[in-house]
Amino acid sequence: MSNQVFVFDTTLRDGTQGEGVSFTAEDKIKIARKLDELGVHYIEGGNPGSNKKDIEFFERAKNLKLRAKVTAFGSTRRKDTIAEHDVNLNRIMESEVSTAALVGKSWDYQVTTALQTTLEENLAMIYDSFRYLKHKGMETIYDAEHFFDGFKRNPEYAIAAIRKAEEAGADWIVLCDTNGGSLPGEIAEIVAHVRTLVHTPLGLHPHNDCDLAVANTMAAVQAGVRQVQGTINGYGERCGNVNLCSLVPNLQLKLGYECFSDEQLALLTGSARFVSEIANVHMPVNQPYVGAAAFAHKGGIHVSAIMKDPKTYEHIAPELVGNKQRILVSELSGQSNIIVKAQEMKLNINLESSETRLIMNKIKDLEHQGYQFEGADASLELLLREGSGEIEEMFTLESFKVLVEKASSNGVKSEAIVKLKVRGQTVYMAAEGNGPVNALDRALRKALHQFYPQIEQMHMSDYKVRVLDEKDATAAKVRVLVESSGFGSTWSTVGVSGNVIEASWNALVDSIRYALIGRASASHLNNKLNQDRGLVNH
Ligand SMILES: CC(=O)SCCNC(=O)CCNC(=O)[C@H](O)C(C)(C)COP(=O)(O)OP(=O)(O)OC[C@H]1O[C@@H](n2cnc3c(N)ncnc32)[C@H](O)[C@@H]1OP(=O)(O)O
Ligand SMILES: CC(=O)C(=O)O
Repeated sequence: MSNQVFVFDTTLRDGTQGEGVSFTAEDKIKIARKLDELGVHYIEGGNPGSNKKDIEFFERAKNLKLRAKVTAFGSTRRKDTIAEHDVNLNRIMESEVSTAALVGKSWDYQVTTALQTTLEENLAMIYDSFRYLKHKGMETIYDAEHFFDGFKRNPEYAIAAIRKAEEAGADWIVLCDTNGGSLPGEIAEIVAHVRTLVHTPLGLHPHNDCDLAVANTMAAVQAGVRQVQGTINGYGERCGNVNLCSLVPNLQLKLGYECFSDEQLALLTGSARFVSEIANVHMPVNQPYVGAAAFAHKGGIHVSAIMKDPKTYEHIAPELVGNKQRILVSELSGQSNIIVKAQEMKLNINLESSETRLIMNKIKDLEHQGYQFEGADASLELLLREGSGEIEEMFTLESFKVLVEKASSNGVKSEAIVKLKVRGQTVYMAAEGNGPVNALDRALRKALHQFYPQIEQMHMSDYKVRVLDEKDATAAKVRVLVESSGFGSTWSTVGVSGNVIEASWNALVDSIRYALIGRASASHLNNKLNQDRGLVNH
């Protein structure tokens, strides 16, 4: 039996059945192009019998010239009708795709309960629908809905249903674990049994309700299925479909099956992030293979070992799936984390140097106070540069004052006054803002502008506050994370204090120092780091 496994992507159909996932026709076109580059064999674009958006997608897909087979989804004909008059089947043909995937019932209980028809009529619905589309010259795929549940209750009927599709000429029979409740052992056993009963090539369409969709699909492939139906990032109805971003590397790199070329597999991480951006669904950082933390090392013992050989803590080379190794610096760091980070920043720090230990201890102290440097690369870089003696003071704070006034007839007014020492001069500046932090930010920039006019090229692009010890309510410490943009880059800084204005000030000052000191060399690097973390758009 060949090692080739055909990848059927249903991100644009079953993926959109996931809560919070919706694509415009234009989104679908962009994703289809990306999936085609990635090397999937089938792109199920939607259901032309369902809505106008999907009809538009198939209309536009005619001009895309994709290598992948664009596939339209639908169901077997409605009960007590004839296939030739079935609106949904005719819409599939009008979409002029090469391939149709038709879902049909294979569990007797679903026939009598959901369809409310007889077992014989359902078999006729399957036969008529496939015969009709085959006569029109289409490649056809039978998605045998609820196959495993049906087989467990009434194996004769489940087999009769797939045999009807085979008899009518279906090119693939795809066994569906529609409710996602099956286990790998059952899947393997049932697939092996079905292989002895039908000649048509088999596929699997699993759902992830037991978090077993990847394991189930691997078991099915080992038992002989050669088409896997899944989605990018596992989007899909309820708990989702099988995640192709985990499944394909497992099949290819762990079991030796062929899905994509090596070059295509290296596009996997970029494709997963692209689809997540378009779906506007945050990707978990710990998503296997393609997540930002899939190859991120935090523990000092791990980092020390991977500096000697990455295989000590990486199950594959991240580049195989287009991901990359990252080193995180935190209170769990040893000197190795600092050294690797410093190397990334092209700083001259080495293991023997007392500076390294000083920097490490300072980071541990600050994290103990509530700082967190994983999400604030610019603050971390400033610490390292300071620790290696690279940074000269650009300005110092003498004092700041913030006034917030609420008059009964007006809205809230905020004003900030800062007093700085810059190049030996004392500068006072006041500014208003739509909130106290905004007023402080404006006063600080106005004060610095005459010395550093380039400051006008940057702005605060995001601001987040996290209360660190909720038990203490308004007396708790807060951590402020500021994201700034400018000079073609985006960078993040952190400040901590028992006072939210002071925490914001600390983060703002770091943001400005970072831009003024390091923007030429470091901002580009930081932008890359942030991109890897998915903090900025790709
Ligand atoms: C396992 C899966 O994921 S299957 C795909 C699920 N995806 C979707 O449902 C998304 C797209 N669906 C839709 O846009 C709509 O449901 C449509 C256009 C398909 C149908 O809309 P409506 O005609 O209003 O029917 P409605 O959605 O209320 O009910 C589904 C009908 O399809 C019938 N049906 C369900 N499965 C099948 C099947 N395999 N073959 C034939 N008919 C079926 C049901 O019996 C029901 O018919 P009824 O109205 O006579 O009771
Ligand atoms: C076909 C399909 O989407 C299912 O059975 O889950």
